[in-house]
Amino acid sequence: MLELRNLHFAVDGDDGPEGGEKREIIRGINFTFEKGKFYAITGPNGSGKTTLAKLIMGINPASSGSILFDGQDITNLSITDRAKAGIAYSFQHPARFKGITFRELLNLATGIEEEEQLVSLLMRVGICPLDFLDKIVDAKLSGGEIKKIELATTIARNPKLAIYDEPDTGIDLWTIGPMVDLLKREQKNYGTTTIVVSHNKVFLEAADEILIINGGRIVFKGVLGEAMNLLNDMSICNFKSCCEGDDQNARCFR
Ligand SMILES: Nc1ncnc2c1ncn2[C@@H]1O[C@H](COP(=O)(O)OP(=O)(O)OP(=O)(O)O)[C@@H](O)[C@H]1O
Repeated sequence: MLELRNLHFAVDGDDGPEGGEKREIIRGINFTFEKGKFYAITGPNGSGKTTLAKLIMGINPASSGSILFDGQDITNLSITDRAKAGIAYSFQHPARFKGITFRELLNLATGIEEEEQLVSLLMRVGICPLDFLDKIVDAKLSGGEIKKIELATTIARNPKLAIYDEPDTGIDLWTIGPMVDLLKREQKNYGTTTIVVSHNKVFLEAADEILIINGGRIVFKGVLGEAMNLLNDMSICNFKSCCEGDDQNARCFR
């Protein structure tokens, strides 16, 4: 349903007399996501996961390569046209809007105005309608509240492909389990192809397939059991060359 063909993304470097050479962040990714499956993308900080997710949504323009969605080449389509085609994206750091309520946001995303439908939508995504519907989606919301609203708004669009960038950022311990259950339920009930960018093992456990990205390349694709060796391997750490070496205490948090 989603095919990435030799996908590259490069940005201008910031060193050198004329702005430096291009820096390649995504380096030739080839992968086909199958309809209705749940994928987790993980990898070290700065390895290119969010960049890849944004390439799929069209937030980043591909430098070269192509993206096919349901057989259609969407490489040059705008974000809006990709959204119309059925792709939804949930940001790691969602935008906040002064003066706009969650009700209005849902209305913009889905066209639904009727109270009963809005309430049943929120029940479906496990959010208390009484508490949330008239909240203003501004800077006063807590980190967890805005993430719940972002997730609900993504699901409410009934996308064919839902991309969640670190959905558990700021989410309390009691909500992460139900959040995983919710995304699995959406996958099962609506056939939503789901891509979650995450460092959290609960999402890796929930996934049908895991991709590990490092240095802008896919270094592993497969099931969690087979990924464990690589996930436990310090050599995948991007900062290994800065530390004191394998036999010393690297003094990092891992
Ligand atoms: N538009 C851009 N211009 C310059 N550098 C960029 C741009 N987009 C991403 N980068 C850089 O590319 C690298 C990968 O970023 P990305 O956000 O994809 O990492 P990530 O794997 O999602 O990391 P994390 O786990 O920390 O969220 C980072 O070094 C980032 O600074």
